[in-house]
Amino acid sequence: MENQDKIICSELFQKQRKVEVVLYPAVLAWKEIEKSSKRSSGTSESEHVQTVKVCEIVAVHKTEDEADAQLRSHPKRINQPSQQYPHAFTVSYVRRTRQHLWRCADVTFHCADQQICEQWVQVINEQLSLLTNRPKNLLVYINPYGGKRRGERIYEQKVAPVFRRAGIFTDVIVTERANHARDHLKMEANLDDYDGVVCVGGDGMFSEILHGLVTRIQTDHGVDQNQPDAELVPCSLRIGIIPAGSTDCICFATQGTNDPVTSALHIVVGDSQPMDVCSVHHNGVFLKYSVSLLGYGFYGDVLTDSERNRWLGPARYDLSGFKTFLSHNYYGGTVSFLPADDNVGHPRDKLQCRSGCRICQHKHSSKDEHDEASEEKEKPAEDSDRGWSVIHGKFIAINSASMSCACPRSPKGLSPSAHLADGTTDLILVRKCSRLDFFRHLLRHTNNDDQFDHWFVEVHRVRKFRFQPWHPDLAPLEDASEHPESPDLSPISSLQETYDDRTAESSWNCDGEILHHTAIQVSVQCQLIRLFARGIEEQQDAEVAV
Ligand SMILES: Nc1ncnc2c1ncn2[C@@H]1O[C@H](COP(=O)(O)OP(=O)(O)OP(=O)(O)O)[C@@H](O)[C@H]1O
Ligand SMILES: CCCCCCCCCCCCC/C=C/[C@@H](O)[C@H](CO)NC(C)=O
Ligand SMILES: [Ca+2]
Repeated sequence: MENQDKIICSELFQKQRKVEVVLYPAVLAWKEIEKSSKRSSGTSESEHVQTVKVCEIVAVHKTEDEADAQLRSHPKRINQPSQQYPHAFTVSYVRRTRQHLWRCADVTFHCADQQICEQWVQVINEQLSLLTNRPKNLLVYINPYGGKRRGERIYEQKVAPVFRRAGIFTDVIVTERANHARDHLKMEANLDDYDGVVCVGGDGMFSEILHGLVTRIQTDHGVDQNQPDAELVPCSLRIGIIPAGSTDCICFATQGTNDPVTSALHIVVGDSQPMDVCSVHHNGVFLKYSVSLLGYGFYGDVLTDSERNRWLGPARYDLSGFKTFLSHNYYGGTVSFLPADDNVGHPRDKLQCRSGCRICQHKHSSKDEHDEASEEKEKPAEDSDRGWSVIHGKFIAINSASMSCACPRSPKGLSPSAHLADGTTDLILVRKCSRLDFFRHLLRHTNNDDQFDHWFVEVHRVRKFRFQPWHPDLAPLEDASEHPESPDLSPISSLQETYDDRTAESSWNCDGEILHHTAIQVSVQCQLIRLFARGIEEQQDAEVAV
C-alpha cells in the first residue's frame, strides 16, 4: 500500500518495543522499529508486519486507566519506555485459532501524547462506523433447558462480554416455556427496534426463532403460509446462533464449529449468510419449516424415542440411536421429487459449500429461473407432475438435508456437499437392507468414506418432494426393489415380534421436532432467511500484504 492510503501513521510503543502503526482504509498494520548501531539514523525497520482487517476489529478503547495505574504503583519506573508513553489505546480484534475457532484478541499501543492517543481512538471508531452491516441492537432469547442446561451461563460468561466490548445493546429474554420465543416473535416483539435476533440454544430453539420470525413477516405482508406455492417474503432481520443445545447442527454447519465465542464474534462483525428454508405442508395445510434435516424412519424414530429421555441431555440421542439401530425398522411409502437444475451440482460431486460459495451465489442471481418454474402452478393438473420422479419402496430412512447437517457427531454431515443457499435439498433414500449394511452406512458418516456408495442408498438434489406412506390395505406384498443378494444377516427377532411392515409408520424429524403427519409435501424456499455467519471458511486467511 502506498503512502497516500494512510489514514493515520504514528510511532508508538507496544510491549516495550517501538512500533510504526499505520491505519489504512481496510487494514491496521504495525511493525517493529529496531534500534540499529550500524545506521547513523539509529533505527531500522524489521520486516515482520502484523495486520488486522478493519472489518475484523471488534472495538477500540482508550486504556488510560491501565497506564495511570502503572504509574501510581511504580512511580520510580518513570524512565522506562512504556512510562514515557503513559497514554494507551487497545484494539480488540478477531484472531483465528484452530478449526474455525475465533477468539477476541487485544493489542495495546502506548504513546507519549494524549492527543495522538485520542486521535487514534477517534479515527478507528470512524472507520468502524462505516461498517453498516454491524448490528447495534439485538433481541436475545435464551433457552435455559437446552443441551446441558448451560444456556444462561454460556451467554453471561462468554457472549455478553463480547457484545459489551463491541458496544452492542441487547434485550435479553430467558424463556419460561417451550414456544415462548416463537410466540413473542410472532405477536409481541417490536422488530423495528432490532438489527437481529439471537438464539441461545440448540436446533430446536433455532426452529422456534425461525418459525416466530418467518410467520411474523408473512403475517405482516399478508402472505398465506398454507398455500404451498405462496411466494414467501424473506426476513430482513438476521439470526445469530449461540450454540447451547445437544446437536447444534445448524451452527456447526454454517460456521464449522459450535463455539459460543466464535458465534458472538460472527455476530459482532455483522456477517451475513443466506439460507434456504423448506416449507412442509400436509394436504394444503402448513405444518413446519425446516433448514437442516427432515428425516423419516431412522431419524424420526431416534427423535421420538429420545424425547422420552430428555433428562439425559445430549446422551439421549446416543441411547435412542442405539435402540433404533437394533430395532432395524423399515417403512413402506412413495417418494416423488422434482429434481434440481444441473447448474447446482450433485450431492456426490464433492464440491462442498464454503464461505462465498459460487453455487449459492449463482442461484441467488438466477432467480428468474425460479420465476419461470413457479409458472407450473398455472398449468393443468396433469402437467403439474411433469418432471417429477416417483419411487416406491421400503425404506430404513428417508432424509432430506437442506444443508450438510455437519455436527460434532458427524463432522462432514448427512450430505457433505449440500449447499446452504442454492434453493435445493438433498434427498437421501436408504432402502431396506441388512443391519450390517446399515451399520456400514452409518459408520461412513464418521469417516471419509462415501456414505452414498452402497447399493441400497440413492441421493437426489431436489427442489420439491412429497412422501406418502403406504396405506396398509394397498401396500404391495413384496417390494420389487429389495436387493436379492443382501438378506438381513442378523435378525433380532425379539425386537421385531410386534413389527408389521404393512402397517408400520414412522414420524418425521423436522430439525429436531416431531411432525404430526406422515404424508407431506416439501418445497425449498431459496434464501428465505439470513444468519450472522459466513459459511465455513476454506482456510485461515493469509496475512494481508501491506
Ligand atoms: N423455557 C423452556 N422450557 C422448556 N422447554 C423450552 C424452553 N425454552 C425452549 N424450550 C424448548 O426446548 C426444546 C429443546 O431446546 P434446544 O433445541 O435448545 O436444545 P436440545 O434439544 O437439547 O438441542 P438440539 O436441538 O441441538 O438437539 C426446544 O424445542 C424448545 O422449544
Ligand atoms: C456407528 C456410529 C454411527 C454414528 C452415526 C452418526 C450419524 C450422525 C448424523 C447426525 C445428523 C444429525 C442431523 C441433525 C439433526 C438435528 O436436527 C436434530 C435436532 O438437533 N438432531 C437429531 C439427532 O435428530
Ligand atoms: Ca440447500
